[in-house]
Amino acid sequence: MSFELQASLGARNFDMSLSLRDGETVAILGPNGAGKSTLLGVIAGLLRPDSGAARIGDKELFNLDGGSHHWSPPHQRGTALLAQEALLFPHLNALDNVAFGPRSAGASKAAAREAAQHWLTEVDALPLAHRKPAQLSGGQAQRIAVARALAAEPELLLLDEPMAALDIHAAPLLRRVLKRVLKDRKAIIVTHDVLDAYMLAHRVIVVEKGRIAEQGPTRQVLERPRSQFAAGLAGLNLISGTIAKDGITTPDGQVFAGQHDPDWSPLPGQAGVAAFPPSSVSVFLGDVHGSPRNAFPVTVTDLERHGDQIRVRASAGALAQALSADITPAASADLGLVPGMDVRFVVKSALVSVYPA
Ligand SMILES: Nc1ncnc2c1ncn2[C@@H]1O[C@H](COP(=O)(O)OP(=O)(O)OP(=O)(O)O)[C@@H](O)[C@H]1O
Repeated sequence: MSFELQASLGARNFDMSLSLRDGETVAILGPNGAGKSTLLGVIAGLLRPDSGAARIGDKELFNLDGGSHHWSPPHQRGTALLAQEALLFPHLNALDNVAFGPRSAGASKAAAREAAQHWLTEVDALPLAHRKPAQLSGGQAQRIAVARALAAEPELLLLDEPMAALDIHAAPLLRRVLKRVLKDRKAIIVTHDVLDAYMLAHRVIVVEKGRIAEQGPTRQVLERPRSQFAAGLAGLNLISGTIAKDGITTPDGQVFAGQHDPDWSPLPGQAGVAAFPPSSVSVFLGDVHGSPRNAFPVTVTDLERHGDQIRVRASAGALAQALSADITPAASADLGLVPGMDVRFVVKSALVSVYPA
């Protein structure tokens, strides 16, 4: 059964449509305030959109279009929402927390306990069955919360940054558990971490300002980004423009040279992007001699240690965006780089990938 949604919520400038196939996990990525939690809230039934409709297979979650409005309450949607914090019932032990859903759905005490034991085993937490939430670490509590969500047998699992509140040692274990339990399950996971997207999601949806900015198979979005946000996650610089013979033409009319995808026959004038890593950018003072291509003036905004390199961030006024270069500390010192300085960025065209926007 597939999931389909279209919803608008004017007060939050939110308007999105999306669908999930059976067994598909989708990662939602986007900057703060982009609408990621709003999306989950609308699906879970915690937020009522102004208009739209959502269904899982034949089951309508809501339908606010047309004459007769339908609105299912959260507990009748077949969805389960897992938040950043585990939010377990503090007075119940882990087993009873997990058994709560099946019990509320009418299972006998014995059947609910059996289901709870099964799901605790699935999340590697059976030995914790008799602990109260106060006796659990953050990572353990979150695994119990996953078991509790799954014990309700949801058709669609919603995860709102489940790893965000965990320390770096607990996150890998929960990620492994999620990889196992999300297999063949419909799930939407909101995350800030590309590792979650790579490990858990078939598809990535990038949201910005309440809208879908780009979407596609995880590797495609993260290795061939089309939005500034996805490019930032991928650690790439991105320049938008229209396709030219040997690269793209930027909005200010400059030709930016790069390598076209060999399996792509672009139409002249088609929208395209040029992506290149900070390591392909050199920094010069004054005019650049030799090949004038891919050299443009920028103003340094920020210098930051990045591994054994210095990441030079700069704003390219003509391109109206931020770009980064990675250079050695010695080169940075020789150039005397400081924020506010006007320099030139020169990009090796052999390391620039050009593809459709
Ligand atoms: N309780 C609220 N009342 C009114 N507006 C809200 C409320 N919560 C969020 N918003 C607004 O709705 C928009 C979307 O916010 P949302 O929390 O969905 O973003 P997000 O992508 O989940 O952000 P984050 O990554 O910071 O959690 C933002 O403009 C935000 O200011």
